[in-house]
Amino acid sequence: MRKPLVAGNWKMNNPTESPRTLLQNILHSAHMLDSILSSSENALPIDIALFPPSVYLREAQEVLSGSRLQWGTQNVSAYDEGPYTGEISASMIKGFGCHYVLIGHSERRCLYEKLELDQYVLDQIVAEKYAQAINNDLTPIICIGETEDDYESGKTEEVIARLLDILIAHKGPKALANVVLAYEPVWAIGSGKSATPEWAQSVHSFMRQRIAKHDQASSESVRIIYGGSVKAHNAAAIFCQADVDGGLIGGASLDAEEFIQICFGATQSYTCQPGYVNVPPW
Ligand SMILES: O=C[C@H](O)COP(=O)(O)O
Repeated sequence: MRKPLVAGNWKMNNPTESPRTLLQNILHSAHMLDSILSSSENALPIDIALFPPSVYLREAQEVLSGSRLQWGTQNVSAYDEGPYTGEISASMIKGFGCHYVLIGHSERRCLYEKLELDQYVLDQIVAEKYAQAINNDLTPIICIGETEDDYESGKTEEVIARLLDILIAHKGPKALANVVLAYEPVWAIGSGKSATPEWAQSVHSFMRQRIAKHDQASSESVRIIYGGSVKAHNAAAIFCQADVDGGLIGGASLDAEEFIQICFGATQSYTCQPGYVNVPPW
């Protein structure tokens, strides 16, 4: 059984309260969630991770150290060290107690697209960042998803297969066993138009099968999370799908209460049936 992960990506948003207060509020809500779940036999243990902007990593380390919450950065350099202005290396990130790094988020791919790099080249850069993360004992959360044009022209699997094949060529299929893949259809991000649970399941299943062609064990243990307009009201229905192992949450991770309701949805994914509606017991 794969342990679900709910990851909150703050992006470059300013929380309503201070970053430290939001971290404290999420931690407090997570403690409440744990105490409610400790009396529930069917609740599934989950991982929770937060991705504030890098300038708040010190706060994250101070507030979250010693708790069950983990944290990470929204990007990592493809290089070890050197004259790369504005970049942050994997070893520097590790120095802030980070467990995870996000790699290849579509909002970063957009920046590169302005430089007219094609997606194949971007996937190669993603693979170099992936290698940096692994070499520095960080768990990468590697994002991939199709644009609306790709979706409408039936290219979703092509887009996803291209990245998976590059990752496998880079580090071999077995290395994927311990990474997290995030399926994020670009058209669903920040749009309020989430993928249906069935669509998410079909894409996640395709990803797992693609990896299984190379290594069955990795395909069974790799966690594949979904991102794109996940909110408290739709989280559990998406997380109930067999190949969905949690979520990458953007906007809703800036509200401690909603974020923890989404986490509650993930704890129910043992028992919920399709059509399940998330009703936290508080
Ligand atoms: O990293 C998070 C994803 O891009 C999803 O963002 P969203 O929940 O605001 O749609």
